[in-house]
Amino acid sequence: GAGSVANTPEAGDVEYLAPVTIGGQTVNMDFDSGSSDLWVFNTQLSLNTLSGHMAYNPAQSSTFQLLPGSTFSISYGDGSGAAGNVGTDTVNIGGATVTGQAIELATDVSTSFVTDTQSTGLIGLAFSKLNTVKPVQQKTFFDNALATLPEPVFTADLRHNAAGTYEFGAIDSTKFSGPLAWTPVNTTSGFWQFTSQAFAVGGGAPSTSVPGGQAIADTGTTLMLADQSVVDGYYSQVQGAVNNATVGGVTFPCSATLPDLQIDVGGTMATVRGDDINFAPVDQTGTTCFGGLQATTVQPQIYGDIFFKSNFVAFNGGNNSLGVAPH
Ligand SMILES: Cc1ccc(-c2noc([C@H]3C[C@@H](O)CN3)n2)cc1F
Repeated sequence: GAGSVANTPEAGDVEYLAPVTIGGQTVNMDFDSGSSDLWVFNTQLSLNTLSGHMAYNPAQSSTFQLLPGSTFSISYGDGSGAAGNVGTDTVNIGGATVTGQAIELATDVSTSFVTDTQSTGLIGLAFSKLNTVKPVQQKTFFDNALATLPEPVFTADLRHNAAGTYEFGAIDSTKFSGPLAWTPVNTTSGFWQFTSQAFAVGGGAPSTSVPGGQAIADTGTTLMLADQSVVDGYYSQVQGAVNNATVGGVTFPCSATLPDLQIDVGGTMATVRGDDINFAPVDQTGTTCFGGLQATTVQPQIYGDIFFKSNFVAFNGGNNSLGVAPH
């Protein structure tokens, strides 16, 4: 059946956590449509590493089975990572259930995961070809669930400083306004990748072509990382915006009024609210603010939580497409 869970933004909307029940144990996890491993803090880790975290205890699960000789090792866009061994267990997310789901048990995690005490790990929702388990690659929860879900979809409803929803198997049309605009996804890279070739600022004339013209929908990335041409075009309309090498990106006066950004998603222009592009102050006085839109020099562009806070997104694993609508 379908499953629906509330998600909760960590402070500053840095990441969004939601409850996952593994072998009867419910832990909060970071749902990441930009990777394909489900890994957890667990009782193999040292007490120092586990301090403050929830942990999955395979010994307490009557349905856990080790996958002898299987290992995983994953690194994320920011250089963080985790590695360990692997088993299977029953996973239930708000009622959507998979038996025999690969559960990757970290025996090593990088510092930023240790300090992120509200998160018990990640649940990857990109395509299974990116899964790092060896010698036999494993499937994501969504891939395993596809055949049994009422509809082959999951949806992300992420909000600024407020609870949202992750749903599997159904599209709740009360969560967005207007029709969903559907775009085909190119699964070659293993990401939810689509064409994004134009932008406009504050309802102005659309740009022509954005170099590379590809983007991925990535709930696990906090910001929106776009081509330099988009970033320059947008912040040219923001008084006092500067590229601030000290803090590592574009900043502007917190008092600035930020225009909306219109961005191409497979031929339909989606809107990112200006308010959501004012990400956070960089100083104690709240004078200088850091932009939620920043540049990436690599392709594809990465549309993270800043994009999702203005747009409800449906991920269709049945026909490999994305549906987007304002919310
Ligand atoms: C501490 C920590 C670090 C990184 C991440 C992280 N999760 O998803 C992603 C993006 C980037 C790409 O790797 C796939 N999706 N990054 C989460 C964390 F809690």
